[in-house]
Amino acid sequence: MVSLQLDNVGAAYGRKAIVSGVSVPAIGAGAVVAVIGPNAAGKSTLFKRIAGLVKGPGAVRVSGSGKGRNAIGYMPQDSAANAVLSVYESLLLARKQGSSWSVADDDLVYIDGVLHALNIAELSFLDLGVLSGGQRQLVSMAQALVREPDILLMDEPTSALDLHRQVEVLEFVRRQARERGMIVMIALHDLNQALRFADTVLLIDQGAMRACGAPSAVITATMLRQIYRVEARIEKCSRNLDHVIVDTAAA
Ligand SMILES: Nc1ncnc2c1ncn2[C@@H]1O[C@H](COP(=O)(O)OP(=O)(O)OP(=O)(O)O)[C@@H](O)[C@H]1O
Repeated sequence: MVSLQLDNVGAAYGRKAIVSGVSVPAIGAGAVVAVIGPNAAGKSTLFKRIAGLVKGPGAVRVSGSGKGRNAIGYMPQDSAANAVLSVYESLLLARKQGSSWSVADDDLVYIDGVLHALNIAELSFLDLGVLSGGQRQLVSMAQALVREPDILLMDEPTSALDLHRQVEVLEFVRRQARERGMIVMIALHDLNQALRFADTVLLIDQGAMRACGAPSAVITATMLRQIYRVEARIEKCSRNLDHVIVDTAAA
């Protein structure tokens, strides 16, 4: 079973340190961790550091994965459209990247499964360049999922999706985490999604970790005032789930 631990992790672009001192005790297989924080807090940079795309101090420790360099999958915030490929071709390419180029029936079945689970099978033979923003985001998610990573980093994966799609994909991703023992780290601005879907919330502000724990312990009115600068309440919805209600910007 895979596990992920962050020991005093930092990240820098060139000599400019952006993130420092992020330590998270071992995250176990099947867990969903929401990474929250204001704009420019360093969430994307932390993801890039964990994915090995930027350098920095500290250690990202992955254990229990037999996939080597393919253990970690990364879905970036913005994915550039490449008009030369169809959606299906891009998924095939994503699935075979880093392995042998021969395509087996299993590969095709797996890709079909992801296309149907994300409800985008009808896009299969469209060029990437003609997709809407939301469709592009779903395809980018599919590209990450078909690689079957043990750890999946998703950077604001629902920011371009309508309400139905948001719930549908977050439920699917959490199901995948539970069934496949995958660890999912997901950067979110919608704190209600973090409350609803995450097991753990990691709060980043100004490049530093401010809290890491159960969603309702991290997302509090005090935190929202101090870090997000809003006056807000956490109330129970009719399903008895915690819900953030923002009243006004804090003075
Ligand atoms: N390639 C880069 N070179 C230098 N600085 C960068 C680079 N990319 C991002 N930064 C800076 O790093 C800081 C953190 O950016 P990052 O994208 O990690 O924040 P974020 O928390 O993901 O923000 P958002 O919620 O707005 O997407 C910002 O000040 C940004 O300007």
